[in-house]
Amino acid sequence: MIEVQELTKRYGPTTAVDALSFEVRPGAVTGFLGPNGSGKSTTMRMVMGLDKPDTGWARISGRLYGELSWPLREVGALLEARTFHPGRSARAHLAALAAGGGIARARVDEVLGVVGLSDVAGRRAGTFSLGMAQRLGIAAALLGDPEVLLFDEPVNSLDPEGVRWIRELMRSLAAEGRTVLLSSHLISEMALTADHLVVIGQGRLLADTSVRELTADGRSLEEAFFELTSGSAEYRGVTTPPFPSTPQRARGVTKPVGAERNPQ
Ligand SMILES: Nc1ncnc2c1ncn2[C@@H]1O[C@H](COP(=O)(O)OP(=O)(O)OP(=O)(O)O)[C@@H](O)[C@H]1O
Repeated sequence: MIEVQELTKRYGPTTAVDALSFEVRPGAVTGFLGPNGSGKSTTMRMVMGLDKPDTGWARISGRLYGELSWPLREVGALLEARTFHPGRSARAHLAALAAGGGIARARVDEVLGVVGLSDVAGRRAGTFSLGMAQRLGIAAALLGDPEVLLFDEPVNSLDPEGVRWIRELMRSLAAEGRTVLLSSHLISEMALTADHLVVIGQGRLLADTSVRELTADGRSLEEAFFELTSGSAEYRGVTTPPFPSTPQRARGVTKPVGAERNPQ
């Protein structure tokens, strides 16, 4: 269980998280949604003790992160990819984490297998593609077999097979009774993966509800999301460009206009 109570974080004049309260319960995937800059990563960082709240608190299984005896065995998180030494192999990176976290060395090869990196475990992690780095970050989160898991945009840069794998992994972790908090901008993916949703905008809670309830009136999750966040998106481009589309653009020609005037 994750409990967030009246959590507030300011960076200078910006209130990134504003008196935010919600709970994430075990046995379900809870999606964490909000427009760009709405405070999702800041909230997750505070849960993981990486940022200090100005007011309020976040507890994991009843305790602040700093009070956990063996943090990696109680909570796992993927907050950003590439948080490893580029010169170390994937296996050496996980082995170092295991040694520091009081985790059996045998878990290293287990989690490498779970994320599909066994064949490249000896390769320097700095040579990994973004998708492979993301998988290594997920392996690190799973290493201590924790009850509570947080994933910030885990499907970023994964190919379709990877996206489906993440969906099934999240669902199986929840089916084992774990607490899973998952942020993603891919709403269609969230509709397939999450049971419950916490939606925020400008650091404030907009909805704390089940996917089923939010879409009960026949709306898609995307429509419900846009309606909820319409007043709080900081960045939203126009969908009809204010310039006329030229016949060239309409045909999908991407060569800059005028390029043909100076043939080489
Ligand atoms: N270290 C920092 N210093 C200053 N401002 C910050 C810092 N971290 C976050 N912010 C600001 O806090 C607000 C919330 O940012 P945050 O990254 O938590 O949002 P987010 O919902 O995760 O966004 P995105 O979906 O784009 O990843 C933004 O206005 C951001 O610019």
